Amino acid sequence: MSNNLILSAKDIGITFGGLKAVSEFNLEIYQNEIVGLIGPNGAGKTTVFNLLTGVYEPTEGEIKLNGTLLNGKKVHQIVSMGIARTFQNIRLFKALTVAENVAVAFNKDMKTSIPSSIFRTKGFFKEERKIYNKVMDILKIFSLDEYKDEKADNLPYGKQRKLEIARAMATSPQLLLLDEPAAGMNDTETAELMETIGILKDKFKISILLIEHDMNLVLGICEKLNVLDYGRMLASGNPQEVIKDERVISAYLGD
Ligand SMILES: Nc1ncnc2c1ncn2[C@@H]1O[C@H](COP(=O)(O)OP(=O)(O)OP(=O)(O)O)[C@@H](O)[C@H]1O
Repeated sequence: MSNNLILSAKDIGITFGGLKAVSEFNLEIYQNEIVGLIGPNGAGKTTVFNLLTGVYEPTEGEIKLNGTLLNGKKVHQIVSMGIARTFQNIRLFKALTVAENVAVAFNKDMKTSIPSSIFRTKGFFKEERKIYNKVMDILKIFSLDEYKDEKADNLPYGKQRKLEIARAMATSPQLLLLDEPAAGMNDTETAELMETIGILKDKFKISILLIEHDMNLVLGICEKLNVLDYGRMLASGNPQEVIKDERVISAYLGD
């Protein structure tokens, strides 16, 4: 594992109308590591993702990506700087095809403002052909290439989740945030997802922070585990040790 520090969050916090949703939260993520973020419902996990991606600006503390301060940056700026995410609820463009959903992420590189048009015309321009090839390369990694012309909405649930990750990867992130990627998946889909996450780590050397309730997945792929409770970090470190921590056990039992 490399020792490159990618992300650091130092004593960050945010208050919503008197409620401290996250406070004194610290996190360091190094290159090419998979880190888990768990905690009871309402602990503040999604709020942490929203803080890291610029949806919310922290009221306290500092977030840095490769040493550059993220506080106050807009969501799209943070995406360009190298953080991509998926959401708890699937947010695909349901009426667009699988290929078009990934092409949207390349929008900034395209001369045409309507990405969907490029896959419906016979004559590709050079630029569009380049993007088409990039889209297909990503779809192949996720074994979604054979579904390229399917409407996203027609894909089985597990493949829709995979497509969301593929779309996030199209922005070439250094850090990928996955919000409950295995939610609603059956065992086969979860096993496939674990394999996909392993491929992302090995092939792209990116770092991944994931929120997940499926402990088999968490313990199967995470090298470090952080536990949030009432917006505060309750425990962090080696996953096997963290889940035996008395405070972690009682936080879950008390849920
Ligand atoms: N925009 C907001 N305005 C007000 N309160 C909010 C807002 N976003 C989150 N909260 C509150 O902050 C707390 C943390 O919520 P959050 O969604 O981050 O928890 P979570 O750990 O992701 O929960 P879950 O596992 O249920 O998704 C909750 O009490 C929630 O109601």
